[in-house]
Amino acid sequence: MKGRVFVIGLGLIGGSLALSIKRQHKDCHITGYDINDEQGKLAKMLGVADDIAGSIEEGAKDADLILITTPVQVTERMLELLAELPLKETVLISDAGSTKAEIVKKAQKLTDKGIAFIGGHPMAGSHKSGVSAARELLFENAFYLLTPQQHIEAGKIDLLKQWLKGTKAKFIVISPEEHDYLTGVISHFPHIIAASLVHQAEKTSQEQSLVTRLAAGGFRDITRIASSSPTMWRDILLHNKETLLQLLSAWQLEMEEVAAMLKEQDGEKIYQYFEKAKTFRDELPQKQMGAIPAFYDLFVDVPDYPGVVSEITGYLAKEEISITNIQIRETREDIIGVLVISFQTEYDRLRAKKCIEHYTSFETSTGP
Ligand SMILES: NC(=O)C1=CN([C@@H]2O[C@H](COP(=O)(O)OP(=O)(O)OC[C@H]3O[C@@H](n4cnc5c(N)ncnc54)[C@H](O)[C@@H]3O)[C@@H](O)[C@H]2O)C=CC1
Ligand SMILES: O=C(O)C(=O)Cc1ccc(O)cc1
Repeated sequence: MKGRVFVIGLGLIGGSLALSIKRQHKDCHITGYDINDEQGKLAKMLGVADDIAGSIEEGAKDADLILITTPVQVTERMLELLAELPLKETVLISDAGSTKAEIVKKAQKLTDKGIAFIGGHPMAGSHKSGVSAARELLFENAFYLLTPQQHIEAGKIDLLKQWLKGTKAKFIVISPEEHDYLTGVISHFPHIIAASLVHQAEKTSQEQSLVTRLAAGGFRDITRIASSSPTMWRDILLHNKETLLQLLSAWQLEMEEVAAMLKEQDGEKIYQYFEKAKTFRDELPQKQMGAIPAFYDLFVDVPDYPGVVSEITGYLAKEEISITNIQIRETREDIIGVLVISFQTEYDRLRAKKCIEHYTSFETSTGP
């Protein structure tokens, strides 16, 4: 497809969308804009955008597709601004915000002017921010939720999917309210819990310094999402306030039930609590990406000798397998240590497993 794309907010998501659009539509022209000049410069340098606009007005006026990929409260302001600007009559506007109801409401002003807006949410990402973390295939196989209003012609939805084809995501159309409730349950609320677990550990660490060392493994894994952008998550919480308050009340009640089981030392109930959670969790699809990306971790048993980490990363680099994280689980001199290497996709993890097994005799596993 030819045409001009304007991306407002050249961070992880804006950058990744721009890369995937360019990959699919080589002849399109991508203009970017970011309030942070450094992100703009970096986006141009990394080939994420063909050029950088000096203002929203300049980038928007000739655009065929405008993607707003800023934190959701900024997105609201952008929609208000765009509604005041001269735009092409046929322009299609979408966003990538993690919340939808407030945004779709705000887009009404554009709709009133006959401009098509379709809310969007690619449900993959990372706790990393900024354009340098952008990846062309970040959304491969991920769900991409679209929340068009009823009056939107099907042709416009198809056009947006065409533009976004290079994401290789799976599109699902859903209402903004349903979207906010579901993402509240599986993404927004877990972020609050992750942050609260970290706060609890931090308070303990003031008395007991050992806690930070002990938290290095499993605790760090289950609280990974607490390292996400505070700006982004502040905005998400403020947008999805009602759902989150409802979920917080339900959670508090549930914690009271857990406290009661404990006080009564009701072993059977405690067992049932864990057993029911295990059954539901074990039945969740494993090979599919959900709202919070899976950890594609590979565990490598390595002997503890200097240079072993660079040896392994060297083999991976040789086969051009990108890693997203690497961690050494504490080792003692006399035992074998475990290297935990994280990948963006299951495909990369399997390639890495084969690669390490080919070049070394180290044991690898994909975990429980
Ligand atoms: N990080 C993730 O994993 C996911 C994030 N999202 C949503 O995507 C959106 C963007 O998130 P990220 O790319 O992760 O954040 P990011 O922090 O990497 O990028 C946001 C960019 O917006 C820019 N920005 C902020 N205010 C601006 C303004 N007034 N004008 C122009 N640019 C402005 C920032 O400078 C930054 O470069 C958010 O709405 C978020 O809810 C959706 C799916 C996943
Ligand atoms: O990897 C993480 O930390 C995420 O939770 C990614 C993410 C963040 C926000 C979204 O709206 C969707 C996915």
